[in-house]
Amino acid sequence: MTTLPRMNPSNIAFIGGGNMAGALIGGLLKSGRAPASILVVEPFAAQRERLQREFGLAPLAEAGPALASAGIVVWAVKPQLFRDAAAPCAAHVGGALQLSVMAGVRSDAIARASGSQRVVRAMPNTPALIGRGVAGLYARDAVTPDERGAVEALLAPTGRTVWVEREADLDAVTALSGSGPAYVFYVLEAMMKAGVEMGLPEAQARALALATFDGATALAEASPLPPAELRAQVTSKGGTTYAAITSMEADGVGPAVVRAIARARERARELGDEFGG
Ligand SMILES: NC(=O)C1=CN([C@@H]2O[C@H](COP(=O)(O)OP(=O)(O)OC[C@H]3O[C@@H](n4cnc5c(N)ncnc54)[C@H](OP(=O)(O)O)[C@@H]3O)[C@@H](O)[C@H]2O)C=CC1
Ligand SMILES: O=C(O)[C@@H]1CCC=N1
Repeated sequence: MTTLPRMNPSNIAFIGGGNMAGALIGGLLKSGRAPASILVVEPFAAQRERLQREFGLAPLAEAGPALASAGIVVWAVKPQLFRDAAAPCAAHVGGALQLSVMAGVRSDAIARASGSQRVVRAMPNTPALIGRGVAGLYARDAVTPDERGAVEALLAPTGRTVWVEREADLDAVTALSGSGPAYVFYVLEAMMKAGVEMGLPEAQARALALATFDGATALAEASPLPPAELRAQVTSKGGTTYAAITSMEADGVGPAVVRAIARARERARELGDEFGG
């Protein structure tokens, strides 16, 4: 078991040590944070071993008094498991700033379950693992400017942050950038498949598709032009891009993406409704 001082505001406790916690912990360690200042509660033995192997942490199998040493408690379990995970933690975490990365679970529900009104909700995404993530943030009124700063500092190694004023907007952030890497990977998979089906070696198809994403997003960021105009610049009259985009439009790809993201937001709202608040 990790031995932590009784209360050290710079200690951080993670409830749940899965993918998202791993991405955040990886960023924290890369930025120079000491492993001993990070506590993790993770019931799954294989996951604990991974955290030990990859990060040199000593995760706990269940909640205990050591949690009271944390100045920030990060909620990183699946929303459906939040209530079960919170029950044994509540006695130990009420004095801490609560930072939740759970999709949908509203700050009222977190305040009730943790006994702390000082709740920040963050919606990060998995590129956090390599310091290229983006996280939407929302703070309840009880959170001080210094505490907002502490959350920004905690997330800084994982990429960018954007504060939203209305908690409901986090559902849109979840749908757009939280789930967003999966949409990019989906298109990437399809582009690579197309390359292979046209006879390119898989490694070449992968390299070409990845470099295209990288270059196109960097160009979109650097250019004052909107994406529609950048697309027009690629599209020679009667040429190959025109043929491809016409095919995509006939298949309704654009509206399908918009509908899919709206569906993700609806799911974030449903998750919130399940937990109340
Ligand atoms: N993945 C992503 O891209 C993003 C995820 N999120 C949010 O992050 C949260 C975590 O998602 P993700 O990391 O993908 O999920 P994972 O399933 O990878 O991680 C959750 C971890 O919590 C553990 N756990 C389960 N019950 C408890 C408990 N009672 N106490 C402590 N730990 C417990 C799980 O263990 P076990 O495996 O044994 O169940 C699992 O290892 C979710 O709420 C999700 O909405 C937010 C933004 C992006
Ligand atoms: O799929 C999910 O529910 C989580 C939230 C955003 C990304 N993954």
